[in-house]
Amino acid sequence: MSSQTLNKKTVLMLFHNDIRVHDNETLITAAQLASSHEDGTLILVYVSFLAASLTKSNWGPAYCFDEMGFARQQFLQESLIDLNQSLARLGNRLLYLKPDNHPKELDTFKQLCQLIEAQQVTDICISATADYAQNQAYDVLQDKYPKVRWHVLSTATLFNQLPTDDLPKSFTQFRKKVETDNNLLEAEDDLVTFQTPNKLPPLPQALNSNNYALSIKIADKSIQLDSNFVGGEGQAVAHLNAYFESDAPSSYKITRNALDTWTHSTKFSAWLANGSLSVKTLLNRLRHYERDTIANESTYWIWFELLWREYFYWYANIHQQKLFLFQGIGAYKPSTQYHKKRLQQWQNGETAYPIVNACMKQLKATGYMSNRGRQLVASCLIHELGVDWRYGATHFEQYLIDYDVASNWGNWQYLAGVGADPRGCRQFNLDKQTQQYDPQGDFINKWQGSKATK
Ligand SMILES: Cc1cc2nc3c(=O)[nH]c(=O)nc-3n(C[C@H](O)[C@H](O)[C@H](O)COP(=O)(O)OP(=O)(O)OC[C@H]3O[C@@H](n4cnc5c(N)ncnc54)[C@H](O)[C@@H]3O)c2cc1C
Repeated sequence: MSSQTLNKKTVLMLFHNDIRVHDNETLITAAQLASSHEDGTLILVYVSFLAASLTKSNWGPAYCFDEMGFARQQFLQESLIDLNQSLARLGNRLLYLKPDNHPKELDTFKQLCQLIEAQQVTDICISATADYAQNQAYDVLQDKYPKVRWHVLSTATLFNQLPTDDLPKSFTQFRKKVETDNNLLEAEDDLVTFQTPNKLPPLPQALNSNNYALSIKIADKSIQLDSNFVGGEGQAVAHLNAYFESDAPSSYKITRNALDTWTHSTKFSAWLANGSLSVKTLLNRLRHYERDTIANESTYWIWFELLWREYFYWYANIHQQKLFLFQGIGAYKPSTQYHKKRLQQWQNGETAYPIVNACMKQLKATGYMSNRGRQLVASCLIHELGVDWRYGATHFEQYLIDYDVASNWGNWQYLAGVGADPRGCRQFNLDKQTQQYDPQGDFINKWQGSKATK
């Protein structure tokens, strides 16, 4: 290493599940590291398909899907455009590494390696994630560049580390322990969050950022039906304000099971999943709502659901690749199997169950499905159609705009009876559920109609 290199400070931050500038300790740390040194520079990167571009042997078995669904792709692109605009306002910009930046043989992992080497990166900052494949990619990078210093910060969860000694076997045990020892909803002080920096250190001069421009085309919005979801931190914060300025939080527990109404559940999941919204900022808003407006069973229940998200994050972190195994974290394989035709009928909303069909069409058209809908379609795939649950999880991975490795695979395992459910198996009576949640057939009519077939 030349003496010039030794004096340099070139910090690279890899965005992943932290696509925001508010309350982003990873960004703050990267900026501080770079500015701690005269002439320090900061490279801000989003790498698509980082984990996918490594061969399977690098991380063992993983479930892959062909292509992201339209709504999921669009939501991510909107999120990245918004991030780039925020970074530009702070004096830097986002470098976007995508598979077709270079000749085909240079996948995004190799592009990233080129960038690290050409810019003589000294430090890499990342946010902790429960995404197994992404962590495997980080491990490969660390082995490849042992002299680069790594900084891992916690930005995705309420707790910076597992809040219990061991992870309890069930959610209920976890919740009770957290509410006894670490009740953030009732704690005296708000959660500590980080201010957006006023200014960021610059990119290295020698780096031609045009090679990594965010050349994203946003497709025609009219194709995306009935969806209020727009990606990006600006939209996330606007939704946060609108939600807590409304009455909706005070009736959440009563309305949350609705299949199709925007205000009946919080709709924060998509922004939380890619990190456009900080979950700590969200909890602080909930605390203020309880203090200034009303605290009731419904407001408590929002915290309760956020604890599910927390539970599955730590569950994924602990169980690693077991999250993707047919037998899950247990010892026994279910009696279901791969069945091409039934799977296709389920995916296309062509089963014998109208409620399931409507939910599946809603998912394809909007990238969203209510929690109740997800439970019903999962139960149908597993129990009525006898299909291996992992194909359902993979389909959700492809289409859900709020796709999150831990919440998705953890919930699927739970419903398939191979995860954290002490009851072992959950089968829903689809006729009864239809009577209860769509008694007039409005939801089914809406999504079975011509709109839903696109
Ligand atoms: C089979 C299946 C797959 C799922 N896949 C995902 C996924 O990929 N990503 C995802 O974010 N959620 C997933 N969920 C959980 C849940 O369905 C969604 O978080 C919720 O429907 C999102 O809508 P909302 O923001 O209005 O939720 P709300 O009901 O308003 O809940 C508030 C927040 O709590 C969290 N939350 C609520 N329920 C759960 C839950 N069961 N597990 C984990 N977190 C929860 C979410 O962050 C949500 O935004 C899945 C559930 C099932 C049954």
